[in-house]
Amino acid sequence: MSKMATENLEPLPIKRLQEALINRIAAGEIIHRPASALKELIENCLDAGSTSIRITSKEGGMKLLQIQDNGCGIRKADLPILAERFTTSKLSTFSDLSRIATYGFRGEALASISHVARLSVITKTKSDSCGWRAVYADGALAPPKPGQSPDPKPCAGNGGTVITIEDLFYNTPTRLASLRSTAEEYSRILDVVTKYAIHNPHVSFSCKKAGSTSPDVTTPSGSEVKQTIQLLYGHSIANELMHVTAQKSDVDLQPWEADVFCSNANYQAKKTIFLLFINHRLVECSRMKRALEAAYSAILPKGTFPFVYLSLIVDPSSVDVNVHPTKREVHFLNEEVITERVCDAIQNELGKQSHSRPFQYQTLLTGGILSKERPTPADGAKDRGEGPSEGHHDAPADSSTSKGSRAKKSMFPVVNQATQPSPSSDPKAHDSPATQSPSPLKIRDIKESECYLTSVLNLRHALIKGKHKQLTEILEKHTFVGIVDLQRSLSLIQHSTKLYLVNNSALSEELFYQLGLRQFADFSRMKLQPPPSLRSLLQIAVNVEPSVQQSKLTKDQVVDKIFGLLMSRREMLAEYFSLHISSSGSVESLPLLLRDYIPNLDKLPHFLMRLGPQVDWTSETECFDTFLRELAYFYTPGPLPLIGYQATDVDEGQVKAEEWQIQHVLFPAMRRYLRAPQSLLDRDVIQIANLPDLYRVFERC
Ligand SMILES: Nc1ncnc2c1ncn2[C@@H]1O[C@H](COP(=O)(O)OP(=O)(O)OP(=O)(O)O)[C@@H](O)[C@H]1O
Repeated sequence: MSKMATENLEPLPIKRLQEALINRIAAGEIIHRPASALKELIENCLDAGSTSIRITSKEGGMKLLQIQDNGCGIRKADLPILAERFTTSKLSTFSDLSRIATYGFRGEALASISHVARLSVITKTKSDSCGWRAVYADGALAPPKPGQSPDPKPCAGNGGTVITIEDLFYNTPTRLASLRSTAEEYSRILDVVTKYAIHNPHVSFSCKKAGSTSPDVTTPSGSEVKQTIQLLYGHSIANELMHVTAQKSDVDLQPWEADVFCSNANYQAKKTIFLLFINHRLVECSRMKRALEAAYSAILPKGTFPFVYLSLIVDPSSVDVNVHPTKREVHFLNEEVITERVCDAIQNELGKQSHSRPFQYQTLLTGGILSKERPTPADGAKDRGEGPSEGHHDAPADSSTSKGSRAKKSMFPVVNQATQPSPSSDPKAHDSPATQSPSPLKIRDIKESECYLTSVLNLRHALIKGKHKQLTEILEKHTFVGIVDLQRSLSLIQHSTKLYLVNNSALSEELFYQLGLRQFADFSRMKLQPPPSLRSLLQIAVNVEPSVQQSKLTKDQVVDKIFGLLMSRREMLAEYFSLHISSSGSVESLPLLLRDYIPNLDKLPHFLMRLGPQVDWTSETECFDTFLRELAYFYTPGPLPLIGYQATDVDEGQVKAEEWQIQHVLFPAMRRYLRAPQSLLDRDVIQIANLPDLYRVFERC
């Protein structure tokens, strides 16, 4: 209760508000700012069948906003009532509301504008021999100046309509004061134009500042959605666009269909760009936006967002367009179901398109490991793991290149899952040392996560302290010469005039460990679809693990023990490592260490099994350190299976895929992210030649 009211208990008289004031208040409900006036005007142009819409603005649209179209024009006879409230050519009965197909329907927009700005119209229909001009004030034709005839007056005019709004909110100073800078208002104007241009690619749009010769937005007529997105949002989005459609299924009662252009996993924006049109009306729907963001959260790094343009057509009778004066918010029947279906369709397409996610697990769980029909790099992840398997379970991988004390025998033949497709479908194209640099694949920035746990800070500090300066520089500035021996994991690199023989596995393992530490508690996730059962994976690994036979426990007891241990640490694993295990024991996602690299998922059971005995769960620092070491080991490209196979058994495409990713993904990532520790020297990086010495040898010959 206000002070005045408590002191003076006498009720104040109720007065009728002046009509002009009522109209201004009502107008303010519809016209918030120049951009909202423009939205109404663009919709009118589109309703009039225009194929060209030109917008001019001065001072962010506050001084002047002019919109010219080439539509059907307005009949001269209608001009006197054009700016009256509730005059429209689009709606005549209440039932029309339920099948409204045009943008406008209340006949309120022009009326509102005329109450808060100076409004003038020039229009010419096809049958008019000249144009007609009319000026409006407060919902009616402006009174003629003394000695002049009333509007409309004949004038020159092209076919179509020019609407001019000047001095917006000149008579409502508080509204005027609430507007932002002219620059911001203009950017809102551009935003509205951009969105309508994308939704109406057949219409040519242009928007410029008054006095400027070059428009800030311009699109041709007769274009297509994708081209328009490219034109207005740039190549970075257009190159990563997917086209997705979804429609009514048998169980839905009402018909609906969605047409979506949305970004794939390679595109990451700082905030979501969401263009939503429902029945061609630009609207906002925060529930839908949140659902889409959630659909993408599984594949985009934290803090990055997608681009989504969604055009939804629903039965007009199921939309309530009249819930909000600006018509920005619409409610429609079955909103949740439709949202879910659209999100599913997008996720499906992301799964198909993404080189990395989601994974199909059939092969793993049915025990098939090595398939001759394994995809080549160019096939991408589409067919990953789904080919007929030959199941050589009993062949352990060669461990001759293993490093450290860990038993590095994989119980599964290690076959690289096809990973990043090469720009050419023929990986040979990149084999020659002549093509080795620069790498065709751009390694993305991987930011160090913000983490204040002392344990993690200590581990990070240890990396910096243990860095061998010279070796790190060699790797940072190396030129990749070639793979010497894939089975033994050996490659040749050059730095300055020296040649080095390096152990791919050892370097990769260190790289992955460091990438793990770098992204601690902020990993992107690899979603597993369908999520495999943790227990089944452990069973697969334990069944073939020789050391289990020597243990006093039965295989089932070992599985139970590791299963219990991991389940009891579920929350920690999810929070710090993005290793999500559901309460029912399904492995839903794994941490993604390097976006363009997919670990060999045949090694997943082994990785999970090792987490039991190999991770030190008792102390925080040790736990994180050993977990990250195991994760790195899982990620390290393993040697191809030799024992039990003839060389001809090895899938050639697979070999090429592995070679390709070593050269084009792992070594470039080492250049950027590896702080080489002293321990790699001598054993894993060996200088084999100094070119000047070689030249001297040749000179002597
Ligand atoms: N650019 C245009 N070309 C042709 N006719 C137009 C144009 N702009 C407005 N009109 C005519 O003026 C009428 C009134 O327009 P107004 O914007 O006030 O209301 P509306 O579009 O019918 O409904 P709403 O208030 O919901 O937008 C329209 O119904 C249309 O017949």
